[in-house]
Amino acid sequence: MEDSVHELSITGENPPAKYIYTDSINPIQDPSIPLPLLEIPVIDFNRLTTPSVGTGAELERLRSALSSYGCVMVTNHGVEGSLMDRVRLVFKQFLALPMEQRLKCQKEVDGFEGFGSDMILTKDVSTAVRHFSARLRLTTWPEDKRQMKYWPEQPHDFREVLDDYSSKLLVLHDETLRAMARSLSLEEDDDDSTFLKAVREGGSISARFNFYPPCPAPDGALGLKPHSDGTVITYLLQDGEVEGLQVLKDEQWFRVPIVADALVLHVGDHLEIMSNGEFKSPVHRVVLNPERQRMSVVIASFPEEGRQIEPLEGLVSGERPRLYRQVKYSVVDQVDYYWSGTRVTDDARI
Ligand SMILES: O=C(O)CCC(=O)C(=O)O
Ligand SMILES: [Fe+2]
Repeated sequence: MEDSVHELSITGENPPAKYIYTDSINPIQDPSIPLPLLEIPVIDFNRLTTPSVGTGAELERLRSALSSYGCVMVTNHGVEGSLMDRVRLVFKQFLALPMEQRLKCQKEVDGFEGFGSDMILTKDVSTAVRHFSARLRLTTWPEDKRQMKYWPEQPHDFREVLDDYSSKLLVLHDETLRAMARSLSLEEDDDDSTFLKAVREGGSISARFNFYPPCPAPDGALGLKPHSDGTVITYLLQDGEVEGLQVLKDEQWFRVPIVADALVLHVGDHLEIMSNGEFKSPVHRVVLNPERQRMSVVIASFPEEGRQIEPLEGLVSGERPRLYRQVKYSVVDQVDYYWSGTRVTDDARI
C-alpha cells in the first residue's frame, strides 16, 4: 500500500521528506507561539429559517460573515449533539479495527471513494508533498450513487449512523443555500436564480472522514496543506477535543476554536464563483498534534460533472460587474488544482 499514515504514527519517527513542506507560503507555526484564535462569526440557524423579528438581521450577519470570513460556526442547526457524538464514535471505532478489516474499504489508487490517501495525478506523484492524514470518502447523495462496497460494515452501526447524519445534513444544506440566496436578495422561488439548483440538478454530496495521527515532530508536515474547498458548500464536524484547523484571513493564520455541538460552514470555490465573489471561499489548513490523534467529518456538496459554473445573473449588474467567466466543473481538474496549489477561482477570474 502507498504511504500508510498508520504505520508512520506507530513508529513515532519524524515524517519522511515527502511529507515536509518547505514552501514559504506554508510557514509552519512555532509551537511555542500559539496563533490567535479566529473570532469566527456564530450564526443561529434557527433564526435564519424561522420567520421572526430577528431573521433579517441574522441573514445580514450571514452575508457579512461569508463575504469577509467565508466561514461561520452554525448553532441551532437541528442535528442533535448525541448524533454528532455517534458520528465521531463510529469513525473512531472504524480506525481502531484491525488493519485487514479497514482494508475492506480501501480506496483504489486512482479512485475517489474509500479509505486511504488522497488521489494524486500521475504527473504530480514524484513532486507532490503528501498530507499526514488518511480519509474515508463516501458519496451519500443521491442514494443511487452510493458505492456501498466502501461503506464500512464494522462497527455494525456505521452505515445507519452515516445515513442518519447525512440525511439531516442534506436538509441543513438545502436550507442554508436558500438562506444564502435570501441574504443576497435573490428571488427565492425563481429556481434559475438559486444556488440550490446547481447542486440539486445532477450534483452530489459526499462525506469525508479525516484522520490525522499524532506526529511527535511535525517539523514541516501538515495534516492538510493550505487549500480552499473545490465544493459548493462544506460542513465540518470537528474533533470534540483536539484543535488543528486554521484559517487564513488578511494574510494571517488563525486557529479555529472548538465549539461544542456547532458545525463549521465553509464557502466552496464554486459558490464563490456563483455568488460573483459576494461570498469568499476561505483558505485553510490542518496542523498536527504531537501527542494526540485528531479527526473531523466533512459533508460537502459538488456540482454535476461537466456542469458550467458561473455567476448567477441576479448578482451581476452595472454596479457589480461580472468577476468570473464560466468554468466547467471536472473532478480531475479539481485534483489537479489541489496538488498544484492553485484554485479554480483564480482560473475563472476575469
Ligand atoms: O479537518 C479539518 O478540520 C478540515 C478538513 C478539511 O479542510 C477538508 O476535508 O477539506
Ligand atoms: Fe478543506
